[in-house]
Amino acid sequence: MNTIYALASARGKSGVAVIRISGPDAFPAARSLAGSLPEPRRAGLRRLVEDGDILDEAVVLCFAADASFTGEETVELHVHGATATVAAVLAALSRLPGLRLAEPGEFTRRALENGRIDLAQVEGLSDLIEAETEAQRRQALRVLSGKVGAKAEEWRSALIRAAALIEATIDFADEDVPVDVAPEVLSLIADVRADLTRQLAGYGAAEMIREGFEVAIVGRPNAGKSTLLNALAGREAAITSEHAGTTRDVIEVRMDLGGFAVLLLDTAGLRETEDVVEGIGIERALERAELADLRVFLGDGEETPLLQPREGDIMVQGKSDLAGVMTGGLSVSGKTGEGLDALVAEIGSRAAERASGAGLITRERHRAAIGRALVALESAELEVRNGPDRAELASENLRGAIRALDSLVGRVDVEDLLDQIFSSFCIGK
Ligand SMILES: Nc1nc2c(ncn2[C@@H]2O[C@H](COP(=O)(O)OP(=O)(O)OP(=O)(O)O)[C@@H](O)[C@H]2O)c(=O)[nH]1
Ligand SMILES: [K+]
Ligand SMILES: [Mg+2]
Repeated sequence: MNTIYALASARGKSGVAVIRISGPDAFPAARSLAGSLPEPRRAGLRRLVEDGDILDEAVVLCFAADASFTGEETVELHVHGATATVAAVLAALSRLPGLRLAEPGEFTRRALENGRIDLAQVEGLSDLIEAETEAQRRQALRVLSGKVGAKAEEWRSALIRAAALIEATIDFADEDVPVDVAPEVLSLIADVRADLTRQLAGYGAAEMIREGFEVAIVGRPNAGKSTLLNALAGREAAITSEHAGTTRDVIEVRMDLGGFAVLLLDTAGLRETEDVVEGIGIERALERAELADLRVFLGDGEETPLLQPREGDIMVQGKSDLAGVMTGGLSVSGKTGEGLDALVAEIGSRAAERASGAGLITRERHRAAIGRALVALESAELEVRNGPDRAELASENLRGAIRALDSLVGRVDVEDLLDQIFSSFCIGK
């Protein structure tokens, strides 16, 4: 096993940069630069020297194999965050025997292989590193904390008990089985099924937190949609003009609104039109507005044609700075910024409402595994009801469900998944 090293903190200038070394030669390698090593988990100030040449003065931190992230002996060198310092220390490490630069995600991969974390936690960690909003951070932390693994373990032991009960009836098929196991088996399966179904129901919300909440601004031409988008984005993302029918393409702006990742869409003004190009723009607007998680109807005193608001959509009156504009409910002015905070709060609370159902299942991979488990459990239930003759099939289906759930945390069939998951990691993680 090679010893790997990499810059663990972000590239570029910084106050302190952390270089991580992990593997069987981590301690000897660090000792050869630092002279001596502090006790594990104790920070020690050391001069890093290569061939009499001082590289830096660094804080050295060692972790024993049983108490490190990777499950291997690990050393962190906290060096000055100059690009030249980092480059010099990395170069010195590259010249030491048995050491090589880590591949993307390799520290985490070793943590997984050494059983320090499970596959769902790897994904949680990847999401945490990518998290840009408060909701994404919380969700990633929930997954990283190992809750998926704990749940999977719960399901696993219930299904193993069910399978064991059934297998007992197979073993004693020729004898009189003293008790009918079916009621207990069915109740175990029903509980797991209910739990899995609940998790599936929360998938949409969890995915929304991860991928972002799509919000379409819609309304009649010249309602001020593009001006509003620009005001929310804080930049001139869309062209605005007094000419009705300015916006044709759907303009997308990604932003953090109220702690949620939001993809805000500016769309063509809705009206009946003879203009072919404007008509295409309106079709696109309607299509995206239908698919969006939420629509903000920007009003100008008249009803918006061609599109009906759905329950939960936001109705807001525009150009509230103009005299004579009715400002009874929610109203906003993209021009002066009046009412923007209230609108943002409203969008945030709609997003929070939908996010509240989020469960532990955050990825398509999880959804698919739970889907497979549910199908297998349904068949198992059917076979159990069909009587003791079908015990073999019932047991096979139960084992299928267990395998599907095991793949959530990476107990089986993981090799092909690993490369895909780790390819999104950066070096040093
Ligand atoms: N007074 C005032 N004028 C506004 C406001 N918002 C937009 N306008 C003006 O209204 C006109 C239309 O604004 P846009 O933002 O282009 O409107 P739009 O809804 O995107 O229009 P289309 O893309 O053509 O559908 C422009 O002349 C803007 O300056 C506002 O809040 N107050
Ligand atoms: K316009
Ligand atoms: Mg526009």
